[in-house]
Amino acid sequence: MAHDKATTKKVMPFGGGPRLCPGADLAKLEIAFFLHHLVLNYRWKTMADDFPLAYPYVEFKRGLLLEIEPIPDMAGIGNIET
Ligand code: HEM
Repeated sequence: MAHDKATTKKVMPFGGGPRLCPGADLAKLEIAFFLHHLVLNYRWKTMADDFPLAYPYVEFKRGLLLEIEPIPDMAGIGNIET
């Protein structure tokens, strides 16, 4: 059934109906830009002793603390920041 407990979407970050956030598409575009630059220009790995739990939903034991470091400039190869 389409609306049983397993499939109902309870997370609505932008609201819904007539009060739906009018900035939702802009916000999602900005998030896509951010993730694009993050994965292209930074290495990131989870801190030691953290791991994902996949049940009953995805969460991290220690809150997904990340170690992030910029990828050194390789004369423009594989790095889009100048
Ligand atoms: C991640 C970013 C954003 C989130 C999570 C978010 C979330 C929300 C939520 C939950 C509401 C209330 C909806 C309701 O009352 O039911 C709202 C309203 C609103 N948001 Fe956003 N929003 C975001 C970004 C933006 C941006 C970028 C803009 C404008 C450029 C924007 C403009 C507005 C406006 C004007 C309202 C009031 C709409 C109304 O009352 O009719 N929001 N937003």
